[in-house]
Amino acid sequence: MADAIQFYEPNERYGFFSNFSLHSIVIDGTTWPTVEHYYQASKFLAADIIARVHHATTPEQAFKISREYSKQVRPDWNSIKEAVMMRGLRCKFHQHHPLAHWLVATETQPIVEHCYSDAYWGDGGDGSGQNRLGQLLMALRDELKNKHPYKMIRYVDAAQLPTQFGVFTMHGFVQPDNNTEHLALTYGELDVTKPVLIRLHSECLTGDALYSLRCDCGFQLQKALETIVSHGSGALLYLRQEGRGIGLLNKIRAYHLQDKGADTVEANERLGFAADMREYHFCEGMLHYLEIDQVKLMTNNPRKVQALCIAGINVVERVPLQEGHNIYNDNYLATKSSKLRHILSKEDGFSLS
Ligand SMILES: Nc1nc2c(ncn2[C@@H]2O[C@H](COP(=O)(O)OP(=O)(O)OP(=O)(O)O)[C@@H](O)[C@H]2O)c(=O)[nH]1
Ligand SMILES: [Zn+2]
Repeated sequence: MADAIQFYEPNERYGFFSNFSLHSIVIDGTTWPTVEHYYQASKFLAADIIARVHHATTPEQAFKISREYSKQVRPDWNSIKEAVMMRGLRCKFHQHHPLAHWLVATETQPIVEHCYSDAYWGDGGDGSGQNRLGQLLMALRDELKNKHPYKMIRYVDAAQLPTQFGVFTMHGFVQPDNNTEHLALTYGELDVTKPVLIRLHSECLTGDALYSLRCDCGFQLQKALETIVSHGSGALLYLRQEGRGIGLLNKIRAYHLQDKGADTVEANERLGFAADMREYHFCEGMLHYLEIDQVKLMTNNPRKVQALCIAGINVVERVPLQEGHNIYNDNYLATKSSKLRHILSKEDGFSLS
């Protein structure tokens, strides 16, 4: 199989598929150190054997202990083992969000446990085996990819992004329905047991990359990245929503109308657009991948707070992000404050006329 994904050792690139990968699972209130512990213990009815396997220090140990009691395997094991395995896999991928996104990201590639010593769960080393573990993983992938949130946004890949502020990890996503690409930049170890400092930053080529003074975006982007680094950890979701969702060329048309006296809302409306065309629903899937469900959100825009609340994210605090006010964007900011309900204070000395 040309593009098949072969896995076996937990520490290899696709090692997270292995039942020996160190991902604990909770089933009926019991925590199992790995799927292997759960699977091997499920072979037995005797509580003392189950306990010995359960408390094995490693998945390899759990496997070995189970072998010692091969004569005491429950009589119906062959008829239930696939259901047991699938239950363990479902828990593993549902309880560890990145794993589920990584599984869906393999799209239609065949998944094969490349194992010389196992011709049932593995491929037998030469492809003659049944690869039942690979089959169950592919069946689970088919289940997940048609479910929320994988339907609305797909994780694709990640890479390091060294910046002048610090080294971030860049996670790439795509919306399957319109192929729009988005990024999440993460910094440090995200402690998701506490509110994570994040920013939802809408793409603004002129502000973010061309040093425009017409808006505050570039200043906000820099301040947000600096703040995340000085905080020690956080995430910036970089959303491809140029022009508040109308695109770069329409933003230039809107700017042209503003050069003639329209404000940023009137310009959009004269072009036939709403004042703000952005949607944020797919952020839920990006935060699901990052396992973030409570945040401190750097924004002046109440719509972003509302959008995350609708997505079920607990916005514990709004962190103001008022940067780069100057003579060229004073009217723009004043309009955002008066017409788009942005929360802007006059503390930075400008009139916000
Ligand atoms: N259509 C249009 N879009 C603009 C204009 N100025 C900035 N933008 C876009 O607005 C988006 C940035 O949104 P802002 O309103 O600056 O701020 P916000 O992101 O809504 O709120 P904050 O989180 O507080 O920054 C980017 O997509 C910019 O390209 C404009 O005059 N017209
Ligand atoms: Zn901008």
